[in-house]
Formats: sequence, structure tokens, C-alpha cells
Amino acid sequence: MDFATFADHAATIEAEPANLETVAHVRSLLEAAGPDLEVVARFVQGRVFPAWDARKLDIGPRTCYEAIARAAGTNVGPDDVETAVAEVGEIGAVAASYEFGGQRGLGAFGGGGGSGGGQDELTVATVSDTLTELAETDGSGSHDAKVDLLFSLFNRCATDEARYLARLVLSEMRIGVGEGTVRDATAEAFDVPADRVERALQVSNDYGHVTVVARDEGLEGLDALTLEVGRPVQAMLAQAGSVTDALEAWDEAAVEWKYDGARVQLHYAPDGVETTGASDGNSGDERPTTRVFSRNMEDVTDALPEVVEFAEAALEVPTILDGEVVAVDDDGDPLPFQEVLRRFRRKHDVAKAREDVAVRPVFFDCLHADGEDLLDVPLTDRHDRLEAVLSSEDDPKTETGASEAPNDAAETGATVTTGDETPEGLSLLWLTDDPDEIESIDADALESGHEGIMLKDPDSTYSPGRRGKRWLKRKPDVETLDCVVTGAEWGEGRRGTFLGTFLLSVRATDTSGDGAFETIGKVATGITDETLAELTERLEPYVRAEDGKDVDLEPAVVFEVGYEEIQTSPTYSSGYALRFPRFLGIREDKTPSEADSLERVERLRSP
Ligand SMILES: Nc1ncnc2c1ncn2[C@@H]1O[C@H](COP(=O)(O)OP(=O)(O)OP(=O)(O)O)[C@@H](O)[C@H]1O
Repeated sequence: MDFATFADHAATIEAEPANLETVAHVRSLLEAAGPDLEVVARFVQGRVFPAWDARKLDIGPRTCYEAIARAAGTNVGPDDVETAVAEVGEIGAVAASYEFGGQRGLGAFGGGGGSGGGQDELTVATVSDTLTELAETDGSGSHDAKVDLLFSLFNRCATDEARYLARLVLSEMRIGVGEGTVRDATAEAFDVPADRVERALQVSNDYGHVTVVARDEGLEGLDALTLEVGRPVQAMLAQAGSVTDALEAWDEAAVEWKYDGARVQLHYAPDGVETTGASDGNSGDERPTTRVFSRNMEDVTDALPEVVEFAEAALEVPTILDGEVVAVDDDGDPLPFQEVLRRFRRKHDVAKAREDVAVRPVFFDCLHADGEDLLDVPLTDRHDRLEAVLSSEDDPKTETGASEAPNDAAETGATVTTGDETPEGLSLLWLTDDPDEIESIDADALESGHEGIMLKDPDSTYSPGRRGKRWLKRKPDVETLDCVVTGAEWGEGRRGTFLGTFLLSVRATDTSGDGAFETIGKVATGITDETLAELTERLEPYVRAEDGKDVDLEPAVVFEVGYEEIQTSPTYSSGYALRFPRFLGIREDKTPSEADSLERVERLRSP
């Protein structure tokens, strides 16, 4: 396909305000693309390479301006292009405003993936080949070489070609074509169901390849596409949500710790992998057996040797795992998230960086195990497979802080989908419909230095690239309340010697000091045994009366409490109840007369 034809289609698509019509225009572009379909399906989304491919053009605006200025003639300099972009607001319109083609610089004859010097039509294939060459141009002198290559393209462009070439080069295509549009257009053009196109994209992570398979092999070909060890998949993402949301939506929730690190996808193939790599010329390259990818699918293997060592020690079968890399101190305790990012970015002296800050992987999902793709399998089954691949017979298994079962949860009977022995690197998962258990898991996660918890739908499949409602990251408390403790209950069993449940109250009126309090809820969860012991010691002097397990306390101690919601409630004298209250700490700096008032509670309910 001529690049001018592509540019014509792009202009039509850009001018189209209606979504449905956009799909029809993209469809006709795909149908007309012929042998260039793979490239066209990427270009129309502003992509040069497949999503899984780590190659980048790495062209800054200035390099692009230089190439445009050179093609525009002696009267135009890069500064002029820059000024014009500042005025007009986008590079496409500026590139389209020049008349190119008259220049006979070095690049007009030489580079350009075999272009012949400016007379013949520029093709989509030439643009693709030249941009690929450009992405692979590296080292000293690469700047000039890149400008030459770009110049060789611009110098052959008419108005619309220049507009879309410039936008493509600077990743600013913006003609309103997203993945959904290409999915629907592919489905219509090649008569295949859209959901199967979508599935094919999820496993192959390359729309170029998917459109070609849809056209040439139809539904059978699409359904035969699989994940490939060594080719990264887009990560499934989470939405903010609450325990209430989770328990209302699902019968029970899968609860996991939320590790404060950076996302990694581990690909391990014991016998090495052959990449089929669509048709980008890399077919059949031998790759090392372990690759680690970041959330953006960048290859970060070299920066994280610990993860490679972990994979080689722990895994035996071809595997794709999803997890988090956490920076740890000498005791194995987690360090702030910034530390792990520093390790990710490190290109040189990795051994030294590793001495300064070690990292440890924790995996919470398994996308592929021993030849089997697991994207369509429910979360709990994927977790079982994860545990199985991490537990292969010969592994040395050591308990780590990250994978220890939180005591409280285990003791309150939470279902842990793991056996007795927790393999190293496994993130635990609890299945529960009990808010108290969820609070305990949350408390343990926080106590262990992690961010909190994730709540997941136990039946959910893995949706690459999706930020759905089936993975919830627990929302941090927007507000907290400072409540006076006016009562308590003795705990049960092992906790029989501790006060275990605390009655919370707020001041009845806003004028401080009259000593009237209204109850608003009870906090019983989110408190470790150690803290319970401390709280008991702190509150015992204020016991006014006891009746069985119930304890009446003189208002003296103020708790800072997090909650998910304030509801009206007949249960408490304030007329309100805190939903999922959590103990955050004692406000040692506050007396009861400085605790929050009922008036503030009312204000918080109606912001
Ligand atoms: N058990 C877990 N399950 C899923 N993700 C986890 C888990 N533990 C830690 N994470 C991390 O939490 C991230 C989701 O949380 P969060 O949204 O806060 O991260 P973010 O990347 O900063 O933001 P966002 O995903 O919203 O852009 C995941 O991408 C992953 O890196």
C-alpha cells in the first residue's frame, strides 16, 4: 500500500466524528491493506511495533524537527519548526504545512529501507522498514543517522503523508482509533466474532498479527493463537474499591496482601524459547530461558538478577507468572517502593546496586504452566497452579516473611489455598466472606510493611490490560475519626486476657468539655495481639464496671479510626454506625474533649 493511500484513510478517519462510522472506515482500510495489513493495523493505532515488542523509536521532538527542517529547505531551521509547533499546537499540522521533496541531501538517496531517491511513491512498507532501521540505530553518530533516515522519509512526503508520518514518529497519531475500534473493524472485515479477536489480542499482544491471522486463517487461526513464553502479556489492573463493594459483588472475596513494590511478569522456559515474533524479522531467535518484564512490558531481566536466580531455582516447567518485586533490607523486611524503582532503572553496575538494595519477587498469579494457558481459568485455580509450579519437588523451600500466613487470619479459620508449607515467592490468598477476617489480613499486611490488601473475585479470569471491577485495591480511608473509647469486651479463647472489642463514641455536642458522648460503633479488628495487650494495659485503669464480658470505661482514651462509610443506624445512640471501622492508633495528643463530635459525623455524611 502506498503511504499516501494510508494517509488518505487516516484523514478520513480523523474527520469522522461518529464511532460507528470510524469502525467502517478502519474496516475499509484493513480490507485495502493487502500484504501490508500487519503494519497498517499498527500504524492506524499510532504504533510501529507490536505491544509486546520492547523496541522503541526513541526519537525526541527535536530530532524530528531537524529532519523536517532539512526536508523543508534551506529557509527553514529546526527552531522554526519548534516555534510553529508551539503556535499551532501539534506536529502533524506543521509537517503538513511545508512543501517537501526538493532536497537532495545525503539521506534522500541513501537510507530509507531501500527507497530509491525521491521519485517513486513512498510505501507503507518503506516507512515501516525505515522506522525499524531507525529504532535499531544505536551508539555514536546515531543521532545524525536517525535524522538522515527520517529526512529520507519526509523528503518524499506530500501534505497528508507528512502529517501522519510526523505524528507516527512522535507517537501522537490521535485519530481516534483505539484497540476496540481495530477489534470491531477486524471482526467486520474478516467475518469473525469480536470477542475472539479480543481473546487473540490478549494472548498475542499484537494487533498486526491478529488481523493477518483473522484474514488468512479465520476463526480457527484466531482460536489457535496462544501465549508464548518470552512474549509479555499486558498486566491485569485493579480498580479502587472497598470491602463492602467486594462482599456485595461476590459470595466471598479472595484476599491477598498488596505488596508495595513494582509489577513484574516472569517468563521461564527450562529449554529456552523460540520466538515466533509475528513477522518482524526476529523469528526463531534463541532467547535465554528467563525473561522478566515490567508492567510496561519492558525487558528488565538484566536489572533483576535475583528474579532470574529465583526462577532457575524454583521452577521446572515453562511458566508465565505475574507478581511484584519488593525491595528488602538485610532482615528481609520491605523497603519503600522508590528503592525498587531504582533497581529497575539500573543498567550498569547491577551487582553493586544489588549489594545496596536487594529485591525479592512475590508471585500472585500464574498465566501459563507447562504448555497450558490459564487466562480463562478462575483465579483460585490459577492460584493452585501457581502454588504447584512453585512447589516442584526438588526446590529448596524456605519460609519468607512475604509468604507467611498472617496468624490472625489462620486462627480465625480463613481459608488459605495453600498447603502446610508455603513455597518461597508465593503470595498467599485467603477466601472469606467475613469482614473481620479481612481486617485481620489487612492488619497483618500493614504490620509486615506492605500496602494493605487486594480484594479479588475468586471466579475471575485473567483479563490482560483490563482495569475491571474484579480486582479491587482497597481504597485508603478518605477521612478518619477520633473516637473516645467508652466501653470494651473481653476477648475469647487465646485472647481471653485482653480487651478485644472497643466501643467507640463521639462527643454529643460541639462545645467541648461537657462530658456527654454518643456511641457510634465497635472496633474489633485490624489489631494485632501485641497491640491488644498494650491497649488492655492502657485502658484497664479506666474500667468503671464489668458485667460478664462487657466492660464500662471512663472516657479517657481517644482512638483514631478509619472506616469505609457512615450509615444511619438504630444500634448506636448517635443514630449512626461506622461501616468497617479500623483501629489506626491512639491519639495520645488528644483528650476526650478534643475527640470528634456528632456534628462532624453529620458533616462527613453530607459533604
Ligand atoms: N496481590 C496483588 N495482586 C495484584 N496486584 C498487586 C498485588 N500486590 C501488589 N500489587 C501491585 O498493585 C498494583 C495495583 O495497585 P495500584 O493501582 O496502587 O498500583 P499503581 O500501579 O500505582 O496504580 P494503577 O494500577 O492504578 O495505575 C498492581 O499493578 C501491582 O503492581
